[in-house]
Amino acid sequence: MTDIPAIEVTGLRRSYGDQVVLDAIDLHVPEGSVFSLLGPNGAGKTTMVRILATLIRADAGVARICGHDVAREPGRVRAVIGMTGQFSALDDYLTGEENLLLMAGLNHLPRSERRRRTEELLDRFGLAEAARKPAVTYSGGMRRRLDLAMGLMGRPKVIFLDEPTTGLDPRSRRDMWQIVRELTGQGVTIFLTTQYLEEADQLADRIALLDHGRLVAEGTPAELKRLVPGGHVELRFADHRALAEAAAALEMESGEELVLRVPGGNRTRTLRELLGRLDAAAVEVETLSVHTPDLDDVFLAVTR
Ligand SMILES: Nc1ncnc2c1ncn2[C@@H]1O[C@H](COP(=O)(O)OP(=O)(O)OP(=O)(O)O)[C@@H](O)[C@H]1O
Repeated sequence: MTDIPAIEVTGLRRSYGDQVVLDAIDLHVPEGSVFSLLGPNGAGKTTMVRILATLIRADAGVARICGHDVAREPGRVRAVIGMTGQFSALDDYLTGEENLLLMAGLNHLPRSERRRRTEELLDRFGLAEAARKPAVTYSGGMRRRLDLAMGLMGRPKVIFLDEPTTGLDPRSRRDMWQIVRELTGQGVTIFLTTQYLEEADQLADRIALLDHGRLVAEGTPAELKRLVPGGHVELRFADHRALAEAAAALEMESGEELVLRVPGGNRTRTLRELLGRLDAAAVEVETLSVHTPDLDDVFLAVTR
């Protein structure tokens, strides 16, 4: 362990044309931790990873990976990072083993070590049996595991896990989470982008919420949940007329869904007051459910 942070970002900005995609981002990720960047589609997560991985440049600001400046020392940065997800190098028509051997070559591993390391990774990721089958025949979970194994070939210090469990069944998702936990146990730093709040909650030491290119909240999962002490009440309506009336009575904006999520409300007093306002406006609510706070609530509270 060193005192140098795995990832250090200050005042990072990036625009595409007139559109500001990342705006004055500061991040600090200690070595050996899991940091999750969470945000809806289009929030800027991929752009952030691209900059950190030296694939594109920022317009302003500084980003360092293990002390190396991504703009000035891209080669050194690439030597300490591993990429997965949409940045994956996985080739569908090669077998799992061939994909790993290719990666070993790209990472300039000595010839004698390539096969040994490939076998070690196949074993560790439960892919030994399928090693000689083309990746195109793999299940979603197996592909993600192969992808991650490839990302680890060069023994990176920092690995970018880009939406690692999107589309996986619950079992494969849990397997992936277990692998991530094992990696951090070995001192690898993980930068995880996800749209799943539960995933960030399960894995991350710290979470940053990105919305429209700005960090709207940052902290441990527990700290973030403390931002919304009351959870939320979910109200479901039979039709858009009832939804509109309720939204007016509660001074909220309604969307396409026949649902309103009202922050707070797991105390009887606020719940009574909420129902009182709906009653006074003679609005019919179809169903009502009370939710204890989770990261969804944080999102609701900070992205409105
Ligand atoms: N090459 C590009 N040219 C123009 N605009 C771009 C480009 N890449 C991204 N954008 C825009 O930047 C914004 C942020 O995109 P980005 O892909 O970083 O978001 P994201 O949070 O990763 O979303 P997703 O979860 O959908 O991948 C979007 O509005 C997108 O349209």
